[in-house]
Amino acid sequence: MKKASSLSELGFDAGDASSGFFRPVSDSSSSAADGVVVTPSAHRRRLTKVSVIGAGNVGMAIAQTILTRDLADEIALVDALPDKLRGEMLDLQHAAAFLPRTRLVSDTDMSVTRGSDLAIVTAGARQIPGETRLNLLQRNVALFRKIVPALAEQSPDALLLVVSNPVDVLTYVAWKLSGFPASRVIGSGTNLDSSRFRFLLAEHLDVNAQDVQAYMVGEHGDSSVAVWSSVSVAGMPVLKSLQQSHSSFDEEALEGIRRAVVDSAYEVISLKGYTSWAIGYSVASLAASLLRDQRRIHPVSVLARGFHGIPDENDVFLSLPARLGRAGVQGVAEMELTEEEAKRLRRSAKTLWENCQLLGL
Ligand SMILES: NC(=O)C1=CN([C@@H]2O[C@H](COP(=O)(O)OP(=O)(O)OC[C@H]3O[C@@H](n4cnc5c(N)ncnc54)[C@H](O)[C@@H]3O)[C@@H](O)[C@H]2O)C=CC1
Ligand SMILES: CC(=O)C(=O)O
Repeated sequence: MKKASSLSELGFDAGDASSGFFRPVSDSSSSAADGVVVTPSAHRRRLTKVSVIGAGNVGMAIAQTILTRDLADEIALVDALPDKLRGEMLDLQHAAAFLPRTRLVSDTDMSVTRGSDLAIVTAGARQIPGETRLNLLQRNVALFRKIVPALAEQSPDALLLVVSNPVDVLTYVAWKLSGFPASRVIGSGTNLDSSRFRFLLAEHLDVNAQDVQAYMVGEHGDSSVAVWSSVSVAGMPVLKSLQQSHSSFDEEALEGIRRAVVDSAYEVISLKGYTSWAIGYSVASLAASLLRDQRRIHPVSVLARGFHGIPDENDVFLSLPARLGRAGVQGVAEMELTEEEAKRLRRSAKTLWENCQLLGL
């Protein structure tokens, strides 16, 4: 049953509601009646609009984190399930008294996203316990064929941020279907995996994870690459120090830690059915860097042809450290990799590119 959620839906005209409380200022020292009334001009600051497509576990974790971080003036939610969608919107609206002022709108129709600065796509199937991300490809590509062209039509100048899995291949799909330049199509990629890596190292070294510089690159998934050669804390190389203090810190141990990072998503999925909080914070940090033109470096999925020996003719998207700002991807760091790391990255690129080619886009 749909109930009214605003006073105007209950029949109260909002038109003059605030005039009973507020009187315009006058620039004359005499009374407002004979002075020049200065009517507040239309709001001049350009408002920031973020759309979240898919109001499931991940979409709602992202929306609520963006809300609490005050990153948008308006958030539009889209989902295929109207009741769930309205329920989620109302639940967030009811927190208005505790949050920065943000207009929340929702609809099953993509027109609600019109004029977005940033569109975040989280719609789609998720893994069941033990299932790989790549296994979701066919189901989610079919969905993207519906969602992405409609989104691009409503917001031709938006930044497009893909979160649905398999995120690297779907970022390629979104790039193809939107017709946007590659600088405006980004996948959340290994921003999350890198946080998991930093968390594990921070626990071991007993420091704050924010002070651990460490990147996972390549696929957001099984073939991701831990860039051990550049892991540092306070400018000190961590690998060398760990190898000096633990004789057992060999190749096998390094692979064990990389595998633990990869398996952490599988573990959360097997325990609670899905992952949500960490990806919510991860994507909100990307939204902040993009919308506030922060020029921060994040490992995200970008068009990677030509980097680290990835062939120029392979339009593969995978994660590399990228500088993010209001225009999107403003350059990819030419990070130094060991020959072994570069080889693993190319292997990851090959797996992803083979999946992209199957789509015939
Ligand atoms: N890139 C990353 O690091 C992560 C990606 N994910 C991925 O995010 C996606 C979503 O995961 P959850 O939110 O847990 O799933 P969920 O099942 O809770 O939510 C998916 C939502 O998409 C909606 N949807 C389906 N078709 C739609 C359409 N045509 N238009 C609009 N909405 C539509 C569904 O109604 C549902 O509410 C999955 O593909 C999952 O694998 C999840 C966690 C991390
Ligand atoms: C589900 C997923 O992609 C993650 O949590 O890493």
